[in-house]
Amino acid sequence: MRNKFLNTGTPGFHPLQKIRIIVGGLFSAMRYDLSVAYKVVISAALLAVLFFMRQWVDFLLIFVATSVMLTAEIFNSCIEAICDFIETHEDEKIKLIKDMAAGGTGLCIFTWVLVVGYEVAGLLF
Ligand SMILES: Nc1ncnc2c1ncn2[C@@H]1O[C@H](COP(=O)(O)OP(=O)(O)OP(=O)(O)O)[C@@H](O)[C@H]1O
Repeated sequence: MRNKFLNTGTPGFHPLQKIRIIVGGLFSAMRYDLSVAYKVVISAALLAVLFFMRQWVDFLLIFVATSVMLTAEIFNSCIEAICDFIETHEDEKIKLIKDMAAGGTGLCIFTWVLVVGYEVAGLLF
């Protein structure tokens, strides 16, 4: 596949290859970070229950909250990996970058916890 920034690889439109890369990236993120994997498992179980109960708005709410949380977790892991690749020693700028990325991710996780908590409480009580 073509890398437009490095101007390497073979040009052309490869949708199946893109999908394979996306799915592979999602699985890598779950393998790399177990805290991502268990959140995905909780969301998947909740999505299955809501799907069978035909609770479409709640289903979409969980889907959106999980997508946002997962995206933030993946970008956070990517930022951490790039930082560790660039600088292996202690560095104030790396600390600031990683802390900001963690702050954004924390906000998304907090939102996911709120939404999941609300939905689980709604199912139980
Ligand atoms: N090279 C560095 N220089 C200075 N501080 C760093 C450096 N690497 C990490 N830190 C500090 O340690 C914290 C944790 O960074 P680390 O990369 O270990 O993430 P982590 O704890 O593994 O996060 P996660 O659980 O999301 O994977 C950062 O938020 C930052 O404050």
